[in-house]
Amino acid sequence: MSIVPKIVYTKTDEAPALATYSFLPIIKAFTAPAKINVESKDISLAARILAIFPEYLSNDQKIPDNLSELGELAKNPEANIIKLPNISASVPQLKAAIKELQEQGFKIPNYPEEANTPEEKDIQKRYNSVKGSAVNPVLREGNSDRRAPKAVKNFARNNPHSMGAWSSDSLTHVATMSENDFRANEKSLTLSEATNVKIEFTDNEGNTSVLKDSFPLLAGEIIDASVMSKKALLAFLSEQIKDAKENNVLFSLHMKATMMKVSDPIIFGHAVTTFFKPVFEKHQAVLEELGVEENNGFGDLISKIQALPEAKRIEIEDDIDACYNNGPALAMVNSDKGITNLHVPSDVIIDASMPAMIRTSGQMWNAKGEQQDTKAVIPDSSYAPIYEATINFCKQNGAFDPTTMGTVPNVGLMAQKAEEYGSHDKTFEIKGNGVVRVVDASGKTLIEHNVEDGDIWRMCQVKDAPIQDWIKLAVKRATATNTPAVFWLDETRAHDIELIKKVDKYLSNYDTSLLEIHILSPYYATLFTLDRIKEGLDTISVTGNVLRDFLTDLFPILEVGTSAKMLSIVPLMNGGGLFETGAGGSAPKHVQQFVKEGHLRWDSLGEFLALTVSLEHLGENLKNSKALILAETLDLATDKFLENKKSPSRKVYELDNRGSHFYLALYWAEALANQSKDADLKNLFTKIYKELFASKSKILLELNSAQGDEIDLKGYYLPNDELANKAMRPSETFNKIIASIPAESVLM
Ligand SMILES: NC(=O)C1=CN([C@@H]2O[C@H](COP(=O)(O)OP(=O)(O)OC[C@H]3O[C@@H](n4cnc5c(N)ncnc54)[C@H](OP(=O)(O)O)[C@@H]3O)[C@@H](O)[C@H]2O)C=CC1
Ligand SMILES: O=C(O)CCC(=O)C(=O)O
Ligand SMILES: [Mg+2]
Repeated sequence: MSIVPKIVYTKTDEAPALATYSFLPIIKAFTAPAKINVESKDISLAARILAIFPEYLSNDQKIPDNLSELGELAKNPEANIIKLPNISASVPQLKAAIKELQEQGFKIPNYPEEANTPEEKDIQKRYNSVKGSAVNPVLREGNSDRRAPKAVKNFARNNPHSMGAWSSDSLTHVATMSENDFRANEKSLTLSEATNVKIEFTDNEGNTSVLKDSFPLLAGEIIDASVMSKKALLAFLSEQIKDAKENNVLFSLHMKATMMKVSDPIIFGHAVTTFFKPVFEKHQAVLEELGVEENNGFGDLISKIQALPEAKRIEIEDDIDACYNNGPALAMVNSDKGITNLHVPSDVIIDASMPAMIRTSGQMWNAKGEQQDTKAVIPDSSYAPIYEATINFCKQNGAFDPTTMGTVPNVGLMAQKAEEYGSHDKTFEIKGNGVVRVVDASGKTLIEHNVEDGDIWRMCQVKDAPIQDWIKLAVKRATATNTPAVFWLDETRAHDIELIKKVDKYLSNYDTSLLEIHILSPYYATLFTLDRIKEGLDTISVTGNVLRDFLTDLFPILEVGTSAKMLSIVPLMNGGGLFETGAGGSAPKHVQQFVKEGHLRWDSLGEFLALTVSLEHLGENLKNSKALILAETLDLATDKFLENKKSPSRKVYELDNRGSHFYLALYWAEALANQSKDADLKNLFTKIYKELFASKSKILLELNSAQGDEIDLKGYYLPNDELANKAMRPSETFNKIIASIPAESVLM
């Protein structure tokens, strides 16, 4: 039996999952003649939850652990995975998903807020393994190469998105800590040889407890540890709340509570209790009794006080109103529904929220639904300066001009849970005063910090092999595009000092004489890059994991309006390919619109781009010439798709996600019909193209008639498969043509 080349297409959540119902059948049909088996793997939040509780489920409800399987696959040379954005669940999202699954008949346990018994501890541990950013770090066995393809950039130049004007007297600014934060307290070193380390806490009475048992570190690995002082954080937050009030700007907090699933919800919780301090102080006992968890956002308090007797509830609500009246205005997530920036930790996620604000004249929305200047609170000062620099730049130079601005591709260090984004299992909220130590196998203390009760201590790692691979990728991209590359590293920050030594060392392995390479701190790298971008010049940003995340939303959103249009390649270190779609998320508001009025405005351009490079990778690796032709023609189809503006519109009764997939199929079939490298594909797709073209009006009418009404998918986290399939494939005519593409040549 011949081997069937395989592409794994992930099934995720929300809008991208809905889009998959429509797009995957098209992909399967078009690739079948090249004997490519496109296999779907469900790694949605719902599937991940069900996979960890098999003993609670009946046999027909059980789901395999697809994510672990894919994690293993990512280490194999034959990996070819297309990864769509997925929910990185905050606790409120996790609980909502659990509730929905229980209502659908899955007898999974509740999420234990407090775990006391061994059984509860086990359940909590399992849930924590799917909480937050639990997918990407498992699959990312390589570093990242994200950029706007030429066609996307040209499209934005010719069809600029709206950009809110900036005024030099804008009051918007970034507020960040000046001392005692993660940046200030960081200590770092490079290991000369492999060892095991454990993390322990010794209190002031001399009692030692192990925070994390011994785990291995490799030679050449950089480790760093740091601590954010609770006292300093609380003082900073109080000061910023006061300052926002005095200066009449919105108070907004920008965190990454999903990726930084241990530290950032704690910081978020401190902002909630500081802002609503009188409520938490006066009603402490009641709120404790109700089990209010401030780390889950102010929304947790609001929902839990509904269970109180009316008089008590009204008393608390009056005190909440007093906080709103006496404090600064809060930035709103949804002014109509009264949802503030502090309601849910996953509503405002820094990588998307800061660029959205910068694109909107540096403003966010107040309770009246009006735009207002904003104080963007980013407590830790490690990366806040990049936004400060961008905001200052806009105040001086006005908004960026998408018709002329240059582009900023990113080469990001992320393989093997690099840096902060791999620190969850080594992050602790310290209970008591004392010292935290990282101790090696010989008993030697590698790093130590004095800590106080409530401080957040964390350790990060980055291995040498990923660093070497990252530098290689940076040189490759700089060489391929003849573009200056800037390593965003700060020679005054402990971790970066270690990394700079490696950059210097490994860069010397390459002939860089014709390349322009700089090492600049994030603040100066931003200014350097922005000066160039304004002149229409391109600059590669070569960054660590957090800046990879931040910059691949910041620049795309400014340059092309959204990060959904990014090409996002992860060359896996063992030779496989992981192709992420876009750089953005799963946009929950798109689903809300779809169920309300049957219009899905999700743009699958990121999926088209990812599929193209996935087919190219497969074609090259497995010498499958048909796959290469599919890639070339899909590229042409995507260009035409952009030229003819067939991306989904935002409004009901206009072209939506499904209609955009029809056009992609039409243009792909056309390009396959027009090529002459492969006669089989030409003959087959000439017929398909003719049929699609002849039925165009009918298909568009069928697709359009499906819009306007409410759609019941009988589930948000786990929609009913049949209903979703029906809703996303409403054109019988289109479905028939797709089904007519012969699939028998593929072994399933
Ligand atoms: N790679 C991954 O798996 C990622 C997952 N996430 C997850 O996504 C969720 C939402 O995150 P959030 O930070 O709000 O960011 P999103 O990137 O989902 O959303 C920001 C905004 O960008 C626009 N947008 C993003 N993608 C598309 C698309 N394909 N088509 C059209 N518009 C798009 C939408 O704005 P508008 O409609 O106004 O144009 C959207 O509201 C969270 O659960 C988060 O954990 C987030 C980032 C990456
Ligand atoms: O995994 C996540 O939670 C988000 C990932 C993300 O934002 C990114 O990689 O750009
Ligand atoms: Mg991101």
